[in-house]
Amino acid sequence: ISPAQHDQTLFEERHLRYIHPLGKGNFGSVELCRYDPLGDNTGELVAVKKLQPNKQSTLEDFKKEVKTLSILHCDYIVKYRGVCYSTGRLSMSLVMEYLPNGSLIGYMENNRHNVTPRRMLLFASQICKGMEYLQTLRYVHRDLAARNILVASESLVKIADFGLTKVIPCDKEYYRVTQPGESPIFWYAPESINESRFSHKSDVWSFGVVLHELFCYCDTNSNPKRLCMQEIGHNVQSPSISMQLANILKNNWRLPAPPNCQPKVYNLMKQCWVYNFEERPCFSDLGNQIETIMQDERESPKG
Ligand SMILES: CCS(=O)(=O)N1CC(CC#N)(n2cc(-c3nc(Nc4ccc(C(=O)OC(C)(C)C)cc4)nc4[nH]ccc34)cn2)C1
Repeated sequence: ISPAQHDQTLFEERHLRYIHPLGKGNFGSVELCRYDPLGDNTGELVAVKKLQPNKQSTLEDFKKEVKTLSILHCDYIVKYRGVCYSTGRLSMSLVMEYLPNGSLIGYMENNRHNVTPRRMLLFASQICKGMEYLQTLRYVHRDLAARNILVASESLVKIADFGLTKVIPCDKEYYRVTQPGESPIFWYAPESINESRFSHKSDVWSFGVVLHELFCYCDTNSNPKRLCMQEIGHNVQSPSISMQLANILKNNWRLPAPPNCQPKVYNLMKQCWVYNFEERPCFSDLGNQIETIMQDERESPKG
C-alpha cells in the first residue's frame, strides 16, 4: 500500500491536475489544481503553492512555512491539506484548501457597491481573531496585508501566506531578521524599518494598515505604497525610501483617514500606528473595540 492511501496529507503528483494560476509572490506562486486519483474529474479542487527557489528563498524556508501552516488550526487561517513531493526533483509543494472568492483586494474592488462598513468591521474582527490565535503560539506574521487575506465567503475571510512568519524565541519579545529581502516596508512599523525588529506589536501596526486598505475598498489609488510615496515626494535618490518613510513617520505623518470613514474607525487605525510599540493595543483589545463599534452600528443602522 502506498503511504498516500494511509496518510491523508500526502498528495501524489501524478493525480494533481493543474488548472490555472491563482497568485504570485516574491518566492512562490499558487496554482489551482484538482486532486483526481480516480481520473474522472470528481476529485477536489486544491490550492497548491510551489516554491520558486532563488537566491533569497530556500527549500529550508519553505519547509518551515509548511511546518508552520500544518500546525495552525483556526477558522480565520487558511487550512493546510498536505504536501506533494515531486518525483525525482528535490522540490515539494504545499497543498491548501481552495478559497473560491480569491484575495480580499479583488473581492473589495469587485464588490465595492455592496460591502458595508459593518461587513468591513466583521472582516477586521476575523483577521484580529486569527492574529490573536497566532500570538498564542508566539508567531509573528510579518506580512499582514490585504493582498494576503483570502475571502472564504461573503461573511468569512482568512489569513494566508505564512512565508515570512517567524516564531519569537522564548527569552525575547521580538524577532530580529538579518536578511530583509523584498520588504513590504509600507506595511512596516517604524521599529521594523529602522531595526528589523518584529513583534506582535509590529503585526498590530500592519493590522492598522489592513484596516486602512479595507476602508479604502482596497482601491489602488489609495493603497499604502502610493499614499506614502506621494508624501515622500518622488526624489527616490538619497536618502533611501525606507529612510524617508521612517522620517515622515517619526514626524508623525500617518496614512490619511479614508473617505467617509467613521472617526471611531480611523481612531482604531491611529492606535495601531502609535510610534512607541509598547503603547499600541494588543489584538484582543482591538477585537473588543471592533465588537463595540459593530454593536453601536447595529443599534443605529446608518450605513
Ligand atoms: C509568496 C506569495 S504566494 O505566491 O505564495 N501567494 C500569493 C498568495 C497571496 C495570498 N494570500 N495567494 C494565495 C492564493 C490562494 N488563492 C485561493 N483562491 C483564489 C480564488 C480565486 C482567485 C481569483 O483571482 O479569481 C478571480 C476570478 C480573478 C477573481 C484567486 C485566488 N485559494 C487559496 N488557498 C490557499 C492559498 C490560496 C492566491 N494567491 C500567496
